[in-house]
Amino acid sequence: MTSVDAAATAAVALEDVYAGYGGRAVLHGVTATVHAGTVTALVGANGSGKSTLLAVMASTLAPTAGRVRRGAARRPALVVQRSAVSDALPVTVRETVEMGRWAERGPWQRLTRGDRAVVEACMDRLAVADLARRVLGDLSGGQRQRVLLAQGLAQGADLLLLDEPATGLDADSRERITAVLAEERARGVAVVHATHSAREAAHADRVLRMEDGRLAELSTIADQALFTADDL
Ligand SMILES: Nc1ncnc2c1ncn2[C@@H]1O[C@H](COP(=O)(O)OP(=O)(O)OP(=O)(O)O)[C@@H](O)[C@H]1O
Repeated sequence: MTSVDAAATAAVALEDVYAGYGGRAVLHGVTATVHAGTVTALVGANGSGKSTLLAVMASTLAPTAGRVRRGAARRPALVVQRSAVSDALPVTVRETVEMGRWAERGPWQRLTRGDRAVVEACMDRLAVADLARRVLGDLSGGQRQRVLLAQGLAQGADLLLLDEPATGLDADSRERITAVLAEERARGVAVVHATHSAREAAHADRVLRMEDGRLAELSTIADQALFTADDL
């Protein structure tokens, strides 16, 4: 397969991408291809550039050089770390998940019956349906994180990008999130998630390791012997 063909069948392909903030480069020449129906774990030390790479894949941050090509995937969804979302937002859990449907419907538009069914299903999948009427700011950190993931799922994206979706969650919630990511993969979604957990990375088809804004691919899952502790 030529690189052109590979990019065409990829959910997202980055070619020699540089990106950063305010003139300071964080990513230095990142080349990576993510295919539909796979789960990719993004690992690396704090500040190595994982969140920045996710933002470039989501097109919320433009590269300063290089190319980002979205082949098969038309619609990315980015679920940010819960610390990036204000506790003070006066919205309920249901409203938060409903916002996931705005990608299709447009902001503040009336949701269809189908949209509402998607919202209910996504709340059920993350076990937050019981919290539907609660205000986001009143929830525990773990509950809020699951709500944000439910919002991401509700977008019906074919490229699902998640920044440490299971960090700080209890064992049950972590398992649920691992199961949800596997379900998305089975539906053909390309999933990329940043993680500090070797246990979570072990469930991925592929592990990409960031080092000072550069990518070092671990060739096989067996290479995860490189992880000496659960937290990298
Ligand atoms: N919005 C921003 N403005 C300026 N600098 C930023 C911004 N976001 C990240 N950075 C800087 O970019 C570098 C990479 O950060 P990034 O958040 O991508 O790393 P990370 O691997 O996701 O880290 P962590 O594991 O701590 O979440 C860091 O030096 C960080 O300070």
